Amino acid sequence: MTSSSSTSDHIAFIGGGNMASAIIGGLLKQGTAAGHIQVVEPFEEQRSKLKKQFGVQTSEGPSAQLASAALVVWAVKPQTFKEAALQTRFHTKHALHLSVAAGIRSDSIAHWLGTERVVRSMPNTPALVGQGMTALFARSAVTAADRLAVERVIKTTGEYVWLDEETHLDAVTAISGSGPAYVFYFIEAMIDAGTGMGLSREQAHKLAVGTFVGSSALARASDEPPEILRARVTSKGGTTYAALTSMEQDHVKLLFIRAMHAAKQRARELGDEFGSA
Ligand SMILES: NC(=O)c1ccc[n+]([C@@H]2O[C@H](COP(=O)([O-])OP(=O)(O)OC[C@H]3O[C@@H](n4cnc5c(N)ncnc54)[C@H](O)[C@@H]3O)[C@@H](O)[C@H]2O)c1
Ligand code: PRO
Repeated sequence: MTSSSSTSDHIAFIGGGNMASAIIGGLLKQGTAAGHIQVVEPFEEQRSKLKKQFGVQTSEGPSAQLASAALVVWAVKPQTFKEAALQTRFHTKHALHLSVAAGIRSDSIAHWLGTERVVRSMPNTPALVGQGMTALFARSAVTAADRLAVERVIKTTGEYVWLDEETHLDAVTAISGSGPAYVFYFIEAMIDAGTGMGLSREQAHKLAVGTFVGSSALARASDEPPEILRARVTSKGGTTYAALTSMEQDHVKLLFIRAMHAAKQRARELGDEFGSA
C-alpha cells in the first residue's frame, strides 16, 4: 500500500447480500482467490452463508483489515449507506470505491467517504450467471487506471457500459437494474397461464423460460428491430394476433412503460431521501 492509494488486488465488500454475492460469484469463477475478498456483513446467518458458499473472509463490522483493500464495493441498501459509510471511512481512505446502490448519488458518497475516487454503478442479478448488464459512472477524479480496476471486477459478471451523465443511472436502474424482476414476472404469468390450461408446472416453466432465452438470443443475434421479429411471429388472423390485440386493448405496453417511469422516479427519490451532499 502506498501513502495515497492501495495497490493490492484485495477487494472489500460492505454488505454481503444478493448483489454482493452475485459479484463475488463472478470474481471467483474468473479466478480471483477467495482469500483476496473480505466482506463486512452484520448478520451472522448471512456471514455463514458467504463463508460456506464462497470461502471468503467475513467480519461483523469494519476493522483495520479493510486498509488492505484497493477496491471497496458498496453493496448495502440505499437506506443504510450513510451509516455504513461513516462507520467505515476511517479504514478505507486510500481505496477506490465502487457503489452498486440504487439512487445514492456520487456526491453524497464522496462526501461521506472523504474521497473523490468514487464510481457509481447499476448492475443486475444475472451477474450471478455471468450474464449481468452493468452501467458505470465515474466522478472526474477517477483515473484511467481506476476505471480499468473497476472494469476488471465488473467484466467477471457480464457486460458493462460507461455513462457520461450520472442522472442516466436512474433510467438504467428502471430498465436493466430492476429489469430481471419484470422478466421473472412475465415468466410467472406464462407459467400460471400454462398450468391454467392444463400443462404441468414443470412443462410450463420449461416452455416459458426457454421462450425468453431463445427470444433474447434471437433479438441479440438479429440486425432487425424487435417490432420486425414480433411481426414474424404474428400470422394474420392467428393466435399471436389474438393475444397481442388483447394486450393492446388492455394498454399493457403503456402500463409497462408507466411502471418503468415509476422505478426511475423511485431511484431519484432514494437519492433525495437517503443521500446528502
Ligand atoms: N438485488 C438487485 O437486483 C440489485 C441490483 C442492482 C443494484 N442493487 C443495489 O445493491 C444494494 C444491495 O442490494 P441487495 O439486493 O444485495 O440487498 P441485500 O439486503 O440482499 O444486501 C444488503 C446487505 O447489507 C447488509 N448490511 C446492512 N447494514 C450494513 C452495514 N452497516 N454494513 C455492512 N453491511 C450491512 C445486510 O445485512 C444485507 O446482507 C442496494 O443498494 C441495491 O439498490 C441491487
Ligand atoms: N433492485 C434494487 C431495488 O429494487 C435496485 C435495482 C434492482 O431498489
